[in-house]
Amino acid sequence: MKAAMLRSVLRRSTGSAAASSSRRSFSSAPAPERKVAVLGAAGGIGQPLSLLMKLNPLVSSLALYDIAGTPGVAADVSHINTRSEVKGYAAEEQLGQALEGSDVVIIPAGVPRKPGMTRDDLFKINAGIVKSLCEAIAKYCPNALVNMISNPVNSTVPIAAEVFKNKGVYDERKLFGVTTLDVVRAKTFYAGKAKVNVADVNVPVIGGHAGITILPLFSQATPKANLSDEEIQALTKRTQDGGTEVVEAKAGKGSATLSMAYAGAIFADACLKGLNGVPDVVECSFVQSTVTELPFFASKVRLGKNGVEEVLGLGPLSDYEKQGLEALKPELKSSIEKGIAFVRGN
Ligand SMILES: NC(=O)c1ccc[n+]([C@@H]2O[C@H](COP(=O)([O-])OP(=O)(O)OC[C@H]3O[C@@H](n4cnc5c(N)ncnc54)[C@H](O)[C@@H]3O)[C@@H](O)[C@H]2O)c1
Ligand SMILES: O=C(O)C[C@H](O)C(=O)O
Repeated sequence: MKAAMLRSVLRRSTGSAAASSSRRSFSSAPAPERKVAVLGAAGGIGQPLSLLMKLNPLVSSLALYDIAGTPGVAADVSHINTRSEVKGYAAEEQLGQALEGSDVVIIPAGVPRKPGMTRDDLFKINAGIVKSLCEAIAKYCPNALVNMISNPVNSTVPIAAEVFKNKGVYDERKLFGVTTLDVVRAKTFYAGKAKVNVADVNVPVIGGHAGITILPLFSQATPKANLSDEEIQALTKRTQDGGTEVVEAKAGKGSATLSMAYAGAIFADACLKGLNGVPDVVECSFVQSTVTELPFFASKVRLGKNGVEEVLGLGPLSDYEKQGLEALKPELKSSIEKGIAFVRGN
């Protein structure tokens, strides 16, 4: 959800009746009905993400599911006077109802890091959570676009793909690892260093979502700025370590939640726009890919009525980025294989 949209939602919910009815009389057809489900909705990410999805006028139905704490979050969010109807689903036997009819399913369910942990250390717990949620998605809403936030994304996306393949419902255009937070960070850090307006900044981030597998392409950043090699390297490292920076600052109380909710809301909004036929919706995401020899890879993706419409190429890379690309491949390959092996071995 871009800032302008948030402003327009707030204007709409607080503006005068006369003003809004005159706006309505000139507006085109209303946005189609769209159901979004958030799995893990009562968590650190889930709560602010549910709020942001409630503010999104493209959503008509919002299903909030968690194994703990859902009723309070759902009651709270449901009082906000925006378009969507909110329902909370609190127990595993309600997961099917939460998912049925969903167009987009966002998954921030699972445990977050503590200082000293890598994202891969979360695999043990989160792999099983993601696997069982994806089995339910395969059963109740196999056509939904799945936005995977749960870490380690480099493995949870391949886990989801394997589950969907086993169930005979895999469509590679509908499965996304959410890497938008890497883009959000790269934009913020670049704008600060280049002294340009952050609202104008674009930076693609490719690879995966962990440490050196996160590769921001500052050589393609716009607006252009004359940064030294040392400055580019420092920006790259800060983007790669952005998650750890937050984990350490939170000192045992979890990882990024608010910035992730913002990033997750941007990505889900892009998916909804694509489904609704808005042209030229492009975001970076970790998807099935032939852009490199790896079966999954994050790069710019054009979104459309069926999810991924086109996985875009990487564009020209600097020598530094070419080295970064080669360096990330072994780790990304082994994380992908670990996810696949988890499902095949289970
Ligand atoms: N992709 C990214 O960029 C990114 C960014 C930040 C965090 N994350 C990841 O997102 C995940 C969630 O982080 P958080 O800070 O919100 O954690 P959290 O512990 O605050 O919340 C997780 C929620 O998931 C729920 N949950 C656990 N098992 C569940 C299940 N089987 N079904 C439904 N809900 C379940 C919990 O009850 C809890 O409410 C972590 O794995 C974290 O590493 C990813
Ligand atoms: O760093 C984490 O563990 C959470 C998330 O992946 C992030 O990038 O903030």
